[in-house]
Amino acid sequence: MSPIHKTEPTIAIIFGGTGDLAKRKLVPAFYNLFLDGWLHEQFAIIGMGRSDTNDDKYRKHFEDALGEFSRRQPEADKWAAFAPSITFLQSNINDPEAYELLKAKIESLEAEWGVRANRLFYLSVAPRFIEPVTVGLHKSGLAADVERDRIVVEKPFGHDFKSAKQLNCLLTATFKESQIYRIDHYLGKETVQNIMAFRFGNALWEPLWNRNYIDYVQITVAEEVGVEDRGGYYEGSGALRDMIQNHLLQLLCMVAMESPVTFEAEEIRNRKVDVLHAIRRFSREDVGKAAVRGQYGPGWIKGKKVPGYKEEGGVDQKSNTETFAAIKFYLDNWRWQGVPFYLRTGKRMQEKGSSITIQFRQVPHLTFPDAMAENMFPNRLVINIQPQMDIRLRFMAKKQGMGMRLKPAEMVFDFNDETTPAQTPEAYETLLLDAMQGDATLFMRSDQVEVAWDVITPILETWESRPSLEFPNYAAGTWGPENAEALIARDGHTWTVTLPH
Ligand SMILES: NC(=O)C1=CN([C@@H]2O[C@H](COP(=O)(O)OP(=O)(O)OC[C@H]3O[C@@H](n4cnc5c(N)ncnc54)[C@H](OP(=O)(O)O)[C@@H]3O)[C@@H](O)[C@H]2O)C=CC1
Ligand SMILES: O=C1O[C@H](COP(=O)(O)O)[C@@H](O)[C@H](O)[C@H]1O
Repeated sequence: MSPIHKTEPTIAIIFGGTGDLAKRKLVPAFYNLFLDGWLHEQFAIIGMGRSDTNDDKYRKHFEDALGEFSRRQPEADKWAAFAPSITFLQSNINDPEAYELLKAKIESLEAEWGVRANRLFYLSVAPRFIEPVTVGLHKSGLAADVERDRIVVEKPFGHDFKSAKQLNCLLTATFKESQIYRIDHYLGKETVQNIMAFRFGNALWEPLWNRNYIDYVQITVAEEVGVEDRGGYYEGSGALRDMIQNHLLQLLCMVAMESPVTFEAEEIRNRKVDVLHAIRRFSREDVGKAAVRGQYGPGWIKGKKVPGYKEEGGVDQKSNTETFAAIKFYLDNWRWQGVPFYLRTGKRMQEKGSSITIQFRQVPHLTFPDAMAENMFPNRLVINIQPQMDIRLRFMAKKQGMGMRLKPAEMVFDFNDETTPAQTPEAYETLLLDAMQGDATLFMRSDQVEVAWDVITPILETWESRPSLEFPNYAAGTWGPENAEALIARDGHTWTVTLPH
């Protein structure tokens, strides 16, 4: 990872520029990068789509969206300075002429600037459009400069191992791997990047960070929201594909990876792919024992009645799609042999909260038997990713007063002590800046994506071949199906719930 600096002259082309992601994440991210002074004076966004709009209406669409989705509101003078960089090109991705029009527009901007700009092609479109865009860019020669031209590919990256491999073949036949930025927005979150700082910037943890001291690891990504208006997409996906294959396995890699020698993209990605290779593959029998799925029924969240998954728009009444998954993984390597990694994610859970719990082993000898009986495993590190953004280390301390009595205590590092949420860059800001600067450290390499698919394939296949007869099996507003409690309770543990402070 190179030191961050202001970007070079750049043209960002957003295929799907009229879509939800452009409005909610991409343009707000560019705007905040502009406010923070990261963008070169020669910067432009070209939004693409079939919609009937013009530059003025298109800019207004984003000005309104910023009010709702940006961490900072559009101030009149700042917006007036930024808005002219945005233009719209009405076009159909499947039409070869679109790429000629785009070429003319890009070259005219570059002629005006007097430079060959860096070109960032952002594929914010459904996966079926990756092929026509790739062909269009190839034939028009628009992304031919391997040093300056980059392609950002949104998730989902494939539907399974085979389709991910085909997608990689398609992309790498036209672009160099170094030009391809496969996004996993969890890697851009401040608290996720901090895991590497915490682990590899301190000498303190390394001696403890292994099977000798760690009893188990838990990773939870709980969402309060349901599938919202994405039922059509989610029906073909489910929690395993939507969250475990990418975000949760990436978090697992951050916790379990070996120390990188340098902070270079290839080095970090090599260490992470080592972890994915080490994950023990499931047999069909293992799936029944170590993986639990769920689907939410109607329920209550924070005093509000919410519908069940089958009542959501675009969802099949007989849907077998899981909205919750909990899985126990083992890693077969020296560091982690025998340490379970419990992963769970679900929609319509009781609270929104993503966290990683590192549970340390019990003390080897009970010097204070009374205190220990209540707190058998007191040493625990909780890394809260969102909405809480902190790290909490739990340990035993003396209860004040006479006698030698113990109580659990906590040391806390809270991101929000230093910055407010409005000052914290959003994941998409970090990732867009990195992509513009040619830094792929926080993006997925082709082999990473494929191995991650390989890890979940036996679970996917088993679940698809055996429709669940129990769905829905958890009420919205709970922590998921009872079987998920049993999965971890069988090992004598419980899921950690960290409620917002
Ligand atoms: N929205 C989100 O929060 C997230 C989205 N993603 C991924 O990002 C991608 C985009 O998602 P999202 O923005 O939600 O999707 P939307 O459905 O909101 O937008 C789709 C975009 O594709 C464009 N489009 C569709 N067909 C054509 C065509 N033939 N020619 C040109 N443009 C076309 C549409 O433009 P028009 O109608 O004007 O032609 C529109 O801009 C998807 O891969 C999604 O999985 C990933 C994570 C989160
Ligand atoms: O990629 C996805 O992530 C979101 C959750 O992201 P977060 O940053 O809000 O935690 C999830 O809702 C969505 O289904 C999935 O596609």
